[in-house]
Amino acid sequence: MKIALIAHDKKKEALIAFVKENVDTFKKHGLYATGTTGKKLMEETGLSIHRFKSGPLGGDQEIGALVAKGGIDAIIFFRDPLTAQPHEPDVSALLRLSDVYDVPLATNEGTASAVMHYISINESGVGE
Ligand SMILES: O=C(CO)COP(=O)(O)O
Repeated sequence: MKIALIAHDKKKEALIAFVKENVDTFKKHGLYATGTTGKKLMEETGLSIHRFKSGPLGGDQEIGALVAKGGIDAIIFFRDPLTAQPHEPDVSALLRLSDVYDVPLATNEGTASAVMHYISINESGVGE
């Protein structure tokens, strides 16, 4: 499967912890991330991740474009609901496209755990 990983700044540590807990599952799949999230995840977990631009510079839109092309199977997006984001329209657009294309998207850790079950029962290899 192809999985996108995204976290707003105040949620990055939580996403890193979540990915570490599930690293054996994540390493079997193709991973994509917005710029800073991807950089930190690679440093902290050793996983190989295709990085797009940082979110405020268009990274959410790049991932949205991949969703529209059928290139993403699940999204884990640890959003910060308490901080205004300058690129909120881009975030909304990504959520909208995930609904348009019926791509599972978790916006908090509870839902991410449920999506992990979905991902872990899918035995496809890297990038499939
Ligand atoms: O802002 C983001 C998602 O909306 C995340 O971007 P970064 O991973 O570059 O911090």
